[in-house]
Amino acid sequence: MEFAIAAHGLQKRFGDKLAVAGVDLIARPGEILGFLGQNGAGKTTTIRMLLGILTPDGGTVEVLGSRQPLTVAGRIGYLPEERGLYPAMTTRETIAFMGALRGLPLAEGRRRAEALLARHGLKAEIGAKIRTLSKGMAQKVQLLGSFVHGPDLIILDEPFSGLDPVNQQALERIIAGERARGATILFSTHIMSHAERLCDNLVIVGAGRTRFTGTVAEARAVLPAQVVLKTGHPLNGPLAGMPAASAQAADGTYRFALPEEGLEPILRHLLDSGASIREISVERPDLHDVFVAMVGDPDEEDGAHVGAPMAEVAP
Ligand SMILES: Nc1ncnc2c1ncn2[C@@H]1O[C@H](COP(=O)(O)OP(=O)(O)OP(=O)(O)O)[C@@H](O)[C@H]1O
Repeated sequence: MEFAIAAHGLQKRFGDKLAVAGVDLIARPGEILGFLGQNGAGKTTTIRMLLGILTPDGGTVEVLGSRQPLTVAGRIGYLPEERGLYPAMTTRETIAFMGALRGLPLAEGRRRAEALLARHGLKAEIGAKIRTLSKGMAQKVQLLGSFVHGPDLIILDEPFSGLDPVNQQALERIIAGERARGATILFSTHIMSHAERLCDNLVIVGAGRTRFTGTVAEARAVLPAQVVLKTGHPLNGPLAGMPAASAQAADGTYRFALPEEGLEPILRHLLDSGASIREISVERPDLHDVFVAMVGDPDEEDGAHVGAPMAEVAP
């Protein structure tokens, strides 16, 4: 099997609204794929089409070698964006029940549930009812239940939301552990740091379309590195060949894109002109910067699009 997921030109319409207007998404077996986009970008709708919960209005989907994802549901694990468990069920029964829905015998599910709960810091809660758990604990139980049957493909919709930093870190370890077992993992998020640490590849969507496909390093290479220069006193005239350097902050800091020739010509010019260099450094853009440039700030409620050029990197 060449691809765990291969989706091309996916579209979904709700009434007048084209919620997904053209999403291409490839996940290779054994990789962690980050599915990034602002609120409302179309991630959940796309995920539901990948799972066969929604039928696409356009495009094609192939999941674990099948064009009918529901026929391979037993090999898929899914954490939906809406969390919901039965409050009166115990953690053990919840996980076993979720496994049973995907074809795992209940007795085996209970055994695995106990092992998973113990391994992931919930040993004392094995017999506890869901209603007695904190929100983060309940979310962890739902996550463990989503892969108790040992699926080949795990799809997690916003798995980090609602978790404190310690549990977010624990979740990162769980995801990495499932990948080490051989599973392919797709998770959606608008928190870039998780994607930056975990993902082999990224798909960034904006307004229902794929804007970028590639590795984290390829994404970061979309934006130029920035030179940050602090001088003891203002420079005399513009820095040679660096028009942007005239944009000087009040504290004597100059910022401009690192030129193709690198730092050496700038340094030579500065030294020749007797400038007093206090600090000079090169800042590489992080994934958050790239995301903002491509689709807007994920922290902004209105999801404003900043209109920067889009980049496409072939998978
Ligand atoms: N069942 C539905 N009926 C009508 N519109 C819908 C429906 N589901 C989603 N939409 C709309 O489709 C667009 C994409 O929604 P979707 O939930 O896929 O985005 P998302 O990227 O998952 O966002 P979030 O990060 O906020 O969950 C939104 O404008 C949303 O309002």
